[in-house]
Amino acid sequence: MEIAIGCDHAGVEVKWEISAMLKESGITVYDCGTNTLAAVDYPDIAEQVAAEVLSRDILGILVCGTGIGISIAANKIPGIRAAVCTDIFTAEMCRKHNDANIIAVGARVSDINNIKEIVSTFIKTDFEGGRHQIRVEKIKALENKFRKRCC
Ligand SMILES: O=C[C@H](O)[C@H](O)[C@H](O)COP(=O)(O)O
Repeated sequence: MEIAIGCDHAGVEVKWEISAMLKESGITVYDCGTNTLAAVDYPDIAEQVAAEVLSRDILGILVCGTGIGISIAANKIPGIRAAVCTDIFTAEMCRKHNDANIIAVGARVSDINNIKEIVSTFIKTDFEGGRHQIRVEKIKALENKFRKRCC
């Protein structure tokens, strides 16, 4: 399995912990930064992780203070379905029902053990398809509809 991961300065220590957990499980991790505590702008990191997710057709993990800004930025990119998760149930459902390809977590919201469980649930859960596929196709149709309108 391969995973792309990235964070802003608020999420860097949490990202290191997640990365270590993934690597211990034998997962290949593409680290899109940041790797210092110096302030960076989360849209720049969201773009890099989204590019890896789309080009490699893999899942991604984003960490910022709340998970909110970085997920908003990622969701501007066609093909990305980023879900902010603060609990295990939503981490499971965003894969099963929404085919989310990025999970965003908040380093200033959840403790590290909770975040590890949330991320583990996300990466081990598959999309169910069926009636949910129809809805995901409608999300993709919205992307296409508004892309044409604004460009
Ligand atoms: O949604 C945004 C994220 O939580 C950022 O990590 C946060 O806004 C960064 O804040 P600051 O620049 O005060 O560390």
